[in-house]
Amino acid sequence: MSNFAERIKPHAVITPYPLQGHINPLLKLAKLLHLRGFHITFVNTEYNHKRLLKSRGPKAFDGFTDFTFETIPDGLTPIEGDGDVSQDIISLSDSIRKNFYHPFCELLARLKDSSNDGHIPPVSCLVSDIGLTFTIQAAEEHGLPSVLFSSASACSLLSALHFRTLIDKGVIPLKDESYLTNGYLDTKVDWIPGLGNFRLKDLPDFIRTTDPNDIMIKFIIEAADRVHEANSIVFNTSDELENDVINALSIKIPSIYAIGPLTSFLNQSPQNNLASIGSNLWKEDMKCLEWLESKEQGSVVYVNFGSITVMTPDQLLEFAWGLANSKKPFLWIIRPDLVIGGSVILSSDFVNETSDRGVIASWCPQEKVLNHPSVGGFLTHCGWNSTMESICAGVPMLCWPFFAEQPTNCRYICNEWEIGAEIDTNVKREEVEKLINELMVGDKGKKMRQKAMELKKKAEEDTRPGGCSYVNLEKVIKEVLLKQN
Ligand SMILES: O=c1ccn([C@@H]2O[C@H](COP(=O)(O)OP(=O)(O)O[C@H]3O[C@H](CO)[C@@H](O)[C@H](O)[C@H]3O)[C@@H](O)[C@H]2O)c(=O)[nH]1
Repeated sequence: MSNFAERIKPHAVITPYPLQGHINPLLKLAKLLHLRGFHITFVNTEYNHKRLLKSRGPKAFDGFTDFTFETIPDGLTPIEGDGDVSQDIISLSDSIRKNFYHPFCELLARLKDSSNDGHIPPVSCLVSDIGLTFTIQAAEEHGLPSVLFSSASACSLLSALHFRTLIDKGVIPLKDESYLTNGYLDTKVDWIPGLGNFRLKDLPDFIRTTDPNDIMIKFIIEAADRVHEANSIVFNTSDELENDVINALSIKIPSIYAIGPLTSFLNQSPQNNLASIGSNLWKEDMKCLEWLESKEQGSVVYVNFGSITVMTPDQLLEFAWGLANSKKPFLWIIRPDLVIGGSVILSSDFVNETSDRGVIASWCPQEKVLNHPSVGGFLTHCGWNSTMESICAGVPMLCWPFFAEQPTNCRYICNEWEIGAEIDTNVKREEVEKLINELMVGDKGKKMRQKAMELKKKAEEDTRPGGCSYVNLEKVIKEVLLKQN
């Protein structure tokens, strides 16, 4: 008979960085840990929790056994007008540095009281976004094992770990704005082991600053310094997808685990009642799926720039006419805040030209869309989740990286994995039209589709029992999360 201590469930407090692209993968990891017997407390900001209740319904998070939701304030001052400061990554990163630690510790104290009253098992470990390094200190103070989770590629962390050297070498800050266009960004970065033939322009675009006091650079360097203190770091990638980088990182940080792609992992896990817990902050338009039903297999271009990208009205028009002139069916997600300066006005010419083959919605269930047989290509901003989700669906990509580590992901998609093609930053309709045609019906697209299908199969193997990511998840649970301090 097992003793009492063995029967108490382990309890993981899981905290994402408060943005869509970070909440989604951590919720997946939370579900995987729940399936392995963990009690889960999932921590959103108050603001995001309200948005989730609005998009998913007031009772969407009630009544799940051993899976509860808690909130902490984000410390942001709302801005006047329609602007959403919670989407402003610089304000958010600054507020995290200054305001998150104390409310988080108060939450841990509240959870301790609840467990003393016997309502929940005592907290036994922390799993937090890699941008929330203050949780390392909280874990130490409470004597808890902790894991940092990167929702981005392993390559982006490897790059971030070298930001200090980039400053020492005089690469950042850039001397002046002309360095952005004078070819300087084509300079090879051949001194970072694991990065192959990278150029400066393939590194996270935070390096493209002329400000010696740039807040994002400070935030990243601070976080990069602190990650060494974490018990371990977990990535939504696989040893197969980023082999050289994982090897290079393992030398710098011995305790890293690649456990992705989480999409594939969860798709292959037994479904339980948690499948209904979703994390989309915007309300999903389910009609897109009905529309996809009416289209031929592999014929639709799916266009989505994620949750943060913004573009000028001119850029929107170039994409619009590129899509229209390609004559291919398309599903285009235009968030209400996608276009800088307000509402989207697409001319009646465009509407008349595309009404028989194009659909526009403001948000969709992306993974269902990508896995729909009608979808043949994905025009994306190269967020890491979109990249992983596209691979897990075997769909090749057209890349228009916008910011952060998206140029790095684009480099992988186009050069390392050869499952995509890049659209110039200065987007032009002729190029969009040409690349869509190549992707959807050309020989290049055919090869990319084959390679994407190969990667999908690899992802499935990696996340099946015995696969590298499956083994790594078992290891991180046993070696870190269940370790008694
Ligand atoms: O209509 C939509 C649009 C998006 N999504 C989901 O929202 C997430 C978007 O994530 P991602 O593709 O990574 O893009 P961002 O929202 O831009 O993500 C941020 O976070 C990522 C993870 O750190 C980074 O890779 C990106 O650069 C950063 O912008 C994905 O899970 C999508 O499936 C939907 O479900 N429906």
